[in-house]
Amino acid sequence: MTIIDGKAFALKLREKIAGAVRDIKSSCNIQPALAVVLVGEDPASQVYVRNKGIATEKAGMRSIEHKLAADASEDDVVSLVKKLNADEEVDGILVQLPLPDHISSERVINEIHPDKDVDGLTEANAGRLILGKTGLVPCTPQGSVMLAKSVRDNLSGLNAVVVGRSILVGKPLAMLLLAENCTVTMAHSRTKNLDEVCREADILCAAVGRPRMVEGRWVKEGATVIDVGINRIEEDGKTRLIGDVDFDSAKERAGAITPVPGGVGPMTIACLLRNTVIAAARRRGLGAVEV
Ligand SMILES: NC(=O)C1=CN([C@@H]2O[C@H](COP(=O)(O)OP(=O)(O)OC[C@H]3O[C@@H](n4cnc5c(N)ncnc54)[C@H](OP(=O)(O)O)[C@@H]3O)[C@@H](O)[C@H]2O)C=CC1
Ligand SMILES: Nc1nc(=O)c2c([nH]1)NC[C@@H]1CN(c3ccc(C(=O)N[C@@H](CCC(=O)O)C(=O)O)cc3)C=[N+]21
Repeated sequence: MTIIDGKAFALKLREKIAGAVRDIKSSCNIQPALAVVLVGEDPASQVYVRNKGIATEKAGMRSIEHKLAADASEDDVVSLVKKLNADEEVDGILVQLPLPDHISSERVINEIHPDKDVDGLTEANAGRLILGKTGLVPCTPQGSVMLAKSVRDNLSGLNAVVVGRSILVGKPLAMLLLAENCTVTMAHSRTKNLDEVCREADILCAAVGRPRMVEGRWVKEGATVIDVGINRIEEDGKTRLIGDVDFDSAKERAGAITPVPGGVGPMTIACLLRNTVIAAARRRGLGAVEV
């Protein structure tokens, strides 16, 4: 049984990205820039945004943070996005989710120029993903597939089950696995006999938001388990971060499994940096970057 080291994989990817950034700087004198927009003071979001900023700078890119008050209006956020769209220096725009309830995240996200949409969440990029056209691919699904491929050199013909069908994770992940020629099943809250469905999976992905929901007996012997869930729980008087998979029982049957923390999470940030360099190179006409 292999515990997939997402943290180590992400660090290697970040080194490659830093190399691509150095190449762009030395050949074109351009420093790719990522703008992150945070609305309100949600403590978890603040930590994520700070970590993204640090990772961006470590990769040699410029990090631009825009913090708006929790009572900022939808129009305030939209005008900021429009300003960032028009700013020649900005290559990537990320609006941290969730937004406060009075703001429509759908409207705000769709104001982002698709060529700067490093989260891959605009209608344009979602459409390109489905059509198999070049676009920007959502980070968490991209990182999940990279980790699955790190332990199985060919996903072709394998049964993949994705539990969860959100726009951010489940749906794009299913599309990426389909593009790898997996036979994909999308499961969700109305799926009947979820345990039986999961037991058919060679690649089992959980993106639900329910701590330890996927039990060991749901896992096919030898399966690759990708746990996307990030759940903060109180246990034994401590705050812990755990996944959607019951790691201890699942690892007894899995062939390979991602831990939480240290699995998919670090890959999300690495893929965000990857999308930023790719967006910079495309938008500025620098040719393809290999990362
Ligand atoms: N590692 C990372 O970088 C990231 C991790 N996450 C984590 O991934 C998890 C999922 O996030 P996200 O996709 O945004 O969550 P959402 O809440 O948007 O979606 C959850 C999905 O799970 C399904 N679901 C809920 N309950 C059940 C159930 N009992 N049985 C089967 N399916 C169920 C829902 O089904 P239905 O559609 O029918 O309601 C829905 O499709 C969370 O833990 C989140 O924190 C998220 C983003 C990045
Ligand atoms: N527009 C937008 N895009 C996102 O991609 C996005 C978002 N909004 N809102 C919130 C979710 C969540 N998310 C995570 C990123 C990194 C870790 C991560 O690095 N996790 C570490 C642990 C970090 C810790 O200790 O808290 C790990 O799993 O090892 C987790 C979760 C991105 N999201």
